[in-house]
Amino acid sequence: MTTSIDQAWNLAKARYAEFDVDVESALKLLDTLPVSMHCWQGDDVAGFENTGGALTGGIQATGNYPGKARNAAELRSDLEQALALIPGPKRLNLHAIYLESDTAVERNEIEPKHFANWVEWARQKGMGLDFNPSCFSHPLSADGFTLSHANPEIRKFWIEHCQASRRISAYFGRELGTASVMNIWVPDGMKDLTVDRFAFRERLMTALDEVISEKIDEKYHLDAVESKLFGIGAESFTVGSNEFYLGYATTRKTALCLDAGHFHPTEVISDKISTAMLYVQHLLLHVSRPVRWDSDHVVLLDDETQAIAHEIIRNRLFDRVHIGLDFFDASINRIAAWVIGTRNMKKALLRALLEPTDMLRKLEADGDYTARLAMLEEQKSLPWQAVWETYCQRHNVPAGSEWLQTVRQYEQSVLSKR
Ligand SMILES: C[C@H](O)[C@H](O)[C@@H](O)C(=O)CO
Ligand SMILES: [Mn+2]
Repeated sequence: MTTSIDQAWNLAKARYAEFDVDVESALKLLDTLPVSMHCWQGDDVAGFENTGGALTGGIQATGNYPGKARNAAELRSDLEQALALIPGPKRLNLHAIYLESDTAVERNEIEPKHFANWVEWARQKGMGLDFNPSCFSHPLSADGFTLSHANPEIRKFWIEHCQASRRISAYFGRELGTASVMNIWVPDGMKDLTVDRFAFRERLMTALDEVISEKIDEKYHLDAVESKLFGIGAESFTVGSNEFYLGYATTRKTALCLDAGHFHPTEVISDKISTAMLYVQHLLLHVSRPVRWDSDHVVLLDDETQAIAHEIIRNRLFDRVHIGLDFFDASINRIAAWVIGTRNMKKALLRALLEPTDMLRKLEADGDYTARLAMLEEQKSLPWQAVWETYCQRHNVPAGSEWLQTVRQYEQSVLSKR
C-alpha cells in the first residue's frame, strides 16, 4: 500500500531532480554523518561521583523539571528512549564525572574500568564514544583555576586528570573501533581585571603540552581544545580564549573545538569553520544555542544551525568535522530536549545535503548575485520534509511529532516515579 509519506517522497524526488539533486545520494551521505549526543543533558551536568557538590566552572543548568537521571543505569535507560526517536548514526559524548564505581575515585585516578559498562552498552548499540576530562565541580577548581593554576600541586592534579582521561578515551577508541574525540575545556578565568594574563596563558600552554605528551594513535583518540569568551564569575578574563586555542591547535596539531555559545553575541561559529579548516586538520563542534549569553538552550533548526550544516556539506568536510552537541536545559523534559536538538541538527544536515550547491556555486562564480539570492531563498521551500519523513521511516523512528507520545508515556511510567 502506498502511504502519504511514500507519495510525498516520490513527488519530492522528482522536484529535487529538477535541480539535479539526487535525494537517495543525500540520504546515503546523511547515514555517514554521526552526531555525538552529550550525556550531560540527561542529569543537568551533575555526574555520578556522588559528592553532593554543586555545578561550578561558570556554567549553569537552570530549571528543575522532575525525573532527571540519578545514576548511570537511569541515564542509559533515558538515552535509549531518545536514541530510538532519532534517525541515523549517533555517538555518545561522556564526561569523566559519569564514571561508575562503588567507592570514591579521585579525578586523577580514573581508569578505563570505571567506564567499562558504558563501553559494553555502546558496543551493543553499535555507537562510538567520545570523552571529556571534567575540570569543574571539584574542590580543586573552586577558586576558578585548573590547568593554569599558579599552585604547581593543583596544576599537577589537573594535568594528571587530563592524562588519565586520554587513556580512557583511547580505550574507547580501541574497544569500539572508532576514534574517540576527547575535548579539553577548562573554566580558568577571573571575575575582574587581570594584570598578569601572560603568566596564566603560559602556564596553560605548558600544562597542555604535558597533557598531550604521550603519543596516542589517531585511530583511537583525538585531542581537542575548546575556547570560551567568558563564564559566570569569569567575566573579565578567560585564559583559554579563542586566539589561545586557535594558536594551540594549529601549532600542536590538535583538533579545535568551536562552541556556538562561546563568542560575542553577533559572532557565529559557522563563519569560523572555513578559516579553522585551513589551519587545523580536525574540528569539533559544540552545537548549542546561546540566548543573550552562553545559556546552552536546546538547538533549533534556526539560521545558524543551518549555516553550520551548510559549511560542513558544501566544503565536503565529512571526515574532518566532528559534530557534537552541547546544551543542558533542566526546565523541560530532558529526553525531549535531546530528541528536539539532535533531530534538528540532522534536519539541518539533510537540508544542506539537498541544496543544489553546484548551481549556486556557478551563479556566484559568474557574479550573478541576484540569482544566487533568489535560488538560496527559493530552495528553502523545496519539499525537504518529505525526504526527512522517508529517512525517519527507513530508520524505524517516528517521522513527525508523534515521538512526543513515546516520551510522555516514559515520563508517566518511569520519570515521574523518580
Ligand atoms: C559540560 C561541557 O563540557 C561544557 O559545557 C563545555 O563544553 C562548555 O561549553 C563550557 O561552557
Ligand atoms: Mn562546549
